[in-house]
Amino acid sequence: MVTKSGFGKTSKRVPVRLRHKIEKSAVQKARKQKKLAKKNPEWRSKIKKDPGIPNLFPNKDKLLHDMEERKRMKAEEQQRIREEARTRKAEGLPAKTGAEAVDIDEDDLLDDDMDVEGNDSNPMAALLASARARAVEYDDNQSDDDDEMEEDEDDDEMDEDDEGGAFIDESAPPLVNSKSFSKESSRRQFDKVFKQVTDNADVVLYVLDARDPEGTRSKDIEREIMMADGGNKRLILILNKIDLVPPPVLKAWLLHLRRSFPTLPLKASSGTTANAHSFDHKQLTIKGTSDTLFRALKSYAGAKQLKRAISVGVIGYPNVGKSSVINALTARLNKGSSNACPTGAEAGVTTSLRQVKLDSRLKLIDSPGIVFPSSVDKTTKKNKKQEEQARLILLNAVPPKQIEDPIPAVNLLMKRLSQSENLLNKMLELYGITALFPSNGDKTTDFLVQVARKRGRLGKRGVPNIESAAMTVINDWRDGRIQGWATAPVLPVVSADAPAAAIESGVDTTKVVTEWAKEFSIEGLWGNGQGDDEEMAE
Ligand SMILES: Nc1nc2c(ncn2[C@@H]2O[C@H](COP(=O)(O)OP(=O)(O)OP(=O)(O)O)[C@@H](O)[C@H]2O)c(=O)[nH]1
Repeated sequence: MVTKSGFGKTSKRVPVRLRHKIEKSAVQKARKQKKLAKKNPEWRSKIKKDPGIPNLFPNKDKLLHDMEERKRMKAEEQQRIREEARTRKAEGLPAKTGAEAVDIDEDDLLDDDMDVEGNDSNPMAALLASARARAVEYDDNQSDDDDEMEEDEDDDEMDEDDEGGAFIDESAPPLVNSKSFSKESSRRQFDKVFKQVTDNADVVLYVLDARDPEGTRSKDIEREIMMADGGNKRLILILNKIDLVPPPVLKAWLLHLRRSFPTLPLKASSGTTANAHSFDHKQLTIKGTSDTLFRALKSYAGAKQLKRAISVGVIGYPNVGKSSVINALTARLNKGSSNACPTGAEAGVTTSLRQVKLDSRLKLIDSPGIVFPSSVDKTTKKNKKQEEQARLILLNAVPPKQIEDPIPAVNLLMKRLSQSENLLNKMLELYGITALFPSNGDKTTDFLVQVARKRGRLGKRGVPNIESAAMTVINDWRDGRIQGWATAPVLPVVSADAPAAAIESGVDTTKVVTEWAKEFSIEGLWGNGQGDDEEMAE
């Protein structure tokens, strides 16, 4: 290319002098802009420094203390999560999934796929939503489900090659499509789930919470199982969460329950909460107790000599540990692999019936927690309903999101713990409360006000939020940080062969005692608990 003047090519080269001049002015401009920016008040306001709480501010100490408390709680929670992960790793278990899944969006929960697969770990928020959406569909599908179950039975013809190693029967369709228990339909849905489990199970494991076995037990249910299928079903009571009660309490409950049905103590899970108090029952470990249960079921399956696998249905209130029972049984076989059933600290994790094949002879059916509806009656008066709700909350059968008023539950807890000065003091100790100063004799309010202050549950202008404090107490109770248990009633033994509790429940346990004992051939299922003595501490 030729330049205008016609001499030579165009060049980007500039004289060095000019280049230096440009560089210098660019530096100067940048410096000037920086200086101006520093002076700009808008820019300064963005990095406002926290002046902290002024010295003359009233309650400064208290506010600082509350902030510290909040920090401490956050650190505790993080520590808890770390410990949980560490224990699970040490035990060779996979990372926990159930408890983490509680905050899924409601929209996600309505996702059809999740229900159809039946392997979600939904929070209870889903229960109401999905109940509403599918109440009608549920009825329609009922008959289909029954057919599917029958087909399933055919598939379960014993396969001799199939030895060892539990697996989830993914191919099996969920036995119920909707698994929710809204208030209106609780009776109907209860009937359906209960019927499906009992219809299909040869043996029913009735899981009870060791902290309140009678509270999680229904004699009507026991009677129905005994009456079903011409009395051919077998019922075993599983006293779970034994690590949350002291050995003497456990022993008394075993003695009491074994008057009616074979009963096994079980520690299905180590519980995952930091600071939860647990009692040492020596050999009654997760492995020890689940081995005993497994042996009992195997003996029964062996004695029956059926051409198909024995079905073992697991029923019980929400959160008593039904899924954990199944996981403890399957963990024996599937070392290190993931849990067969999702579990979680909140009620309502299991939302559909779920089959897990233990081996060629044993098949387990997990079911959603069912609140036996005998006491939930439409005609019940308001305060009775409130009492019932408080009772269910203390049984951990109500998911936190569905708790409308936690204060009556704390009131009931205090009433129960007051029966033992020691337990009440332990609870006060947990919150660093030295004494209660009830005005008008209302201990609960004073307790909650103090908990709110100690745990920083404060509303506007530092007003204690006692609802929030009550939820803290409920969660601590659920997770075993607050100790408490019901004690077994002392019943007179009528005779060794026909114990009193059996007569009261209307079940002929003389037959149960003599015949079933042979089938399950486990000494510890029966008798006066002497077998357990060696295993328990104290
Ligand atoms: N301390 C202790 N906790 C347990 C034991 N068994 C289960 N848990 C805990 O109890 C909680 C509920 O256990 P799940 O197995 O989910 O109970 P579920 O009955 O299947 O609950 P739903 O699905 O709500 O019906 C979980 O946080 C478990 O870790 C036990 O033996 N001891």
